[in-house]
Amino acid sequence: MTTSITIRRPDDWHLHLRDGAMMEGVLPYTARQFARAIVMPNLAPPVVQADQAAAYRDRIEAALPRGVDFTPLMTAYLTDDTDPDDIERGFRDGIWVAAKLYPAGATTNSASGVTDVEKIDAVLARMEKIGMPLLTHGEVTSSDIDIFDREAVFIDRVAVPMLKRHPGLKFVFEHITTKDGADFVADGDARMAATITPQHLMINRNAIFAGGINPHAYCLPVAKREMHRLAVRKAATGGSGKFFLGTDSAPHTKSAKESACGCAGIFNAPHALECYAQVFEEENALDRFEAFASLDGPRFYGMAPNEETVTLEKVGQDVPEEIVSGGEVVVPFRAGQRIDWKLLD
Ligand SMILES: NC(=O)N[C@@H](CC(=O)O)C(=O)O
Ligand SMILES: [Zn+2]
Ligand SMILES: [Zn+2]
Repeated sequence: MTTSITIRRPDDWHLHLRDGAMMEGVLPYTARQFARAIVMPNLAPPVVQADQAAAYRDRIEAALPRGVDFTPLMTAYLTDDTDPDDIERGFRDGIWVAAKLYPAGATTNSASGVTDVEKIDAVLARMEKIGMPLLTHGEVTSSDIDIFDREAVFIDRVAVPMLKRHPGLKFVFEHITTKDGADFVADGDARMAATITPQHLMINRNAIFAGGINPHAYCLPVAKREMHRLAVRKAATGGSGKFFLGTDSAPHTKSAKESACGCAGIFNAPHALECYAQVFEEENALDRFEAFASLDGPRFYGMAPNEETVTLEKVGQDVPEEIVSGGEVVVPFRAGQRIDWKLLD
């Protein structure tokens, strides 16, 4: 039995750090595990200009605990009015590494997102030309489409035609939750990849309703049926190289979650790497853990993997019921439950 595993230090390719006191509170959890993270731009107001992204990056760097080595990788929030020249300039200046497509209304702080991808065709053409990846929240939003089908319908209605129009566009299908998403990326060409969260590997949609309504199991895309969870686990642990770690850690205060209209988002940062390790062990795939966590993401983004290493030991630990973060109470993923692995300091 494996009791300890050492891998190159991982990166988180999909993360919400928020801003202000919340950011200062949650950042140390990520920075202790990951060397780099793709920081999502869905602040209120969103990060649409390069100077906003640079200022946000500076606030993150200023909030880092002393001596912690962590690099935030910034992203641009696309809107119907995004100017291709602004996107290219921010990319060439090294301020942002990718741009994020939120279909308008699809998720938290997506109200200024894109209403129709054809409206950003010129931006996508430019990104294709300069080799800048498009990161996508892949769900349609129309009210006649069942919430559990929104990812699958996005593939047919949006992703397929868009990728046909832009055959060289690097594309990350963020936080996939379905067999449809996994198959689409696995069967696609090499410019396609996907991130996978701990929660979509560990819970199915029953978790949202187990014994009552569980707001802390609610995120978007919403967890799906068991057969989808199993397909996503296969994708993550199968060694294809196209699926890599992206936690989608998305903190909301306990009161914003436990409300008549609770926010979407799961705060998994405190034990993300340990949760992934548990899944890989359960799938007898610990030999592929390092590729998923530390190698395949950098390769897709054209970056070198990290040189340092981290070690996890198989000693159980209990996840706290809540975490006080920047003066706010936040409930972590797996709160009150036991997890199998522990990341050593
Ligand atoms: N995943 C979520 O449920 N929420 C994210 C947004 C997102 O990634 O869609 C958030 O910012 O809260
Ligand atoms: Zn999303
Ligand atoms: Zn997200």
